[in-house]
Amino acid sequence: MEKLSAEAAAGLLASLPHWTHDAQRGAIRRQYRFADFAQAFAFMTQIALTAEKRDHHPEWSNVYDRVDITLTTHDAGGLTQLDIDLARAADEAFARFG
Ligand SMILES: C[C@H](O)[C@H](O)[C@H]1CNC2=NC(N)=NC(=O)C2=N1
Repeated sequence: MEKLSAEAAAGLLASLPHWTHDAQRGAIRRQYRFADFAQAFAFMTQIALTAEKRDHHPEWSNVYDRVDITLTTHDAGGLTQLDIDLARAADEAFARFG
């Protein structure tokens, strides 16, 4: 998978307003907050399954009701469409937690 150009990344990230772009590293980040640990961990379980299916995995951490996710494509050394697609899937999963 090809690294996204700076222009392509900026265009795609406009549709992911909650994500911040670390252009230096070629990564995007978002923090999600949940009602409690059970909800946060349920979300992580869903993302883990979709990540495994896609063979594209997040860098992430969890503290109680928070989940911090960084997405980058290690094989490409930067941001690719795989990261954008996983970010979108994570946002859609999060929306279902209300
Ligand atoms: C061999 C395997 O397909 C690769 O190592 C996959 C696994 N998951 C991955 N996840 C991420 N985020 N970046 C990768 O480059 C990557 N590569």
